[in-house]
Amino acid sequence: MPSPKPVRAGSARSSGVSGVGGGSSSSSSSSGRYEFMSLTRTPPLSPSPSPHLLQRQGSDPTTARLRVSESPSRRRRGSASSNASTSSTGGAQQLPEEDCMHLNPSIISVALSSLLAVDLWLSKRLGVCAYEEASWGSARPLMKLVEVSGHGIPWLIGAAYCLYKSDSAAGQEVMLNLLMALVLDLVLVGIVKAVVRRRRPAHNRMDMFATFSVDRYSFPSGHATRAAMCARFLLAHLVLAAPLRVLVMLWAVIVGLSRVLLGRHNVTDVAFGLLMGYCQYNLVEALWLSPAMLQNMVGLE
Ligand SMILES: CC(C)=CCC/C(C)=C/CC/C(C)=C/COP(=O)(O)O
Repeated sequence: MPSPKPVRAGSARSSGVSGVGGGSSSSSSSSGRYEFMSLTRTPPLSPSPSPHLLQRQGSDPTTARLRVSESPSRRRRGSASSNASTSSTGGAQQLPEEDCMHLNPSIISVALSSLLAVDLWLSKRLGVCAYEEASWGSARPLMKLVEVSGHGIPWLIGAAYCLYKSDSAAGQEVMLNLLMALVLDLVLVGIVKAVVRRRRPAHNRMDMFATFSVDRYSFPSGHATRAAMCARFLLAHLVLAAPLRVLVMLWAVIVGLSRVLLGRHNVTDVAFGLLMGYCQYNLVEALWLSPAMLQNMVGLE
């Protein structure tokens, strides 16, 4: 008569053996003899999975991490595995592996969640012109004026008008490229908005004029990209006195800030928008339409 073998945790064999030797098998108890169980046979499932195990699988990773870091489960593991070997099968033996999966602390995801939480909180606090009754609601008309100054339509009309009125080849070249930059900006912002699909803040009133369907999304701020790109464009191609240069930069910052104050955007939408607009200018430079191309396209001189 084979004697019951000691159970070794983590071994596939152990579940089969424990099911026979240590599992108070009916055949052993009824006949008083131990029987061999086929080692290739799947060990019988525990009739009711341990609630502890179910909870672990359904719980969120943070909870699991906390639980592991608290250590009681680790401290218990020794006794748990020995208990499991007598009362349950392989499930309990997989606990350490599960813990490893939950214990995969992604610093980036934690940092991102924290940043988003701060972003939402700060944006809500800064949305002081989001509606007339808000704390700075009286400044809302002024903020909406700033909004118009960064809107796509006045910029497109303005650039087209300057192109039409310009009587120098250099001026026409600059204005045509500004038009191209504005269209490029609309396309790129539209693509990013459609991909990211971040909703606008809950406190925003959707009362903007002339919007595309993607403009129900807030990331990135189209006004911020346009302001940053146009500011760089103007500073690079217009000969401006120092105070005017400062004014242009200030305007871009105020347009960005006004998006948050109006409750249109979260802070990160604007920050990313300003950065994206700044980088977009590099693309405009790379795609710059030369006078020769301009002659072919517009048919001037
Ligand atoms: C000629 C033509 C099709 C012009 C379209 C210009 C237009 C509708 C631009 C949209 C501007 C806008 C409301 C952007 C949204 O800005 P956010 O800062 O709220 O993202």
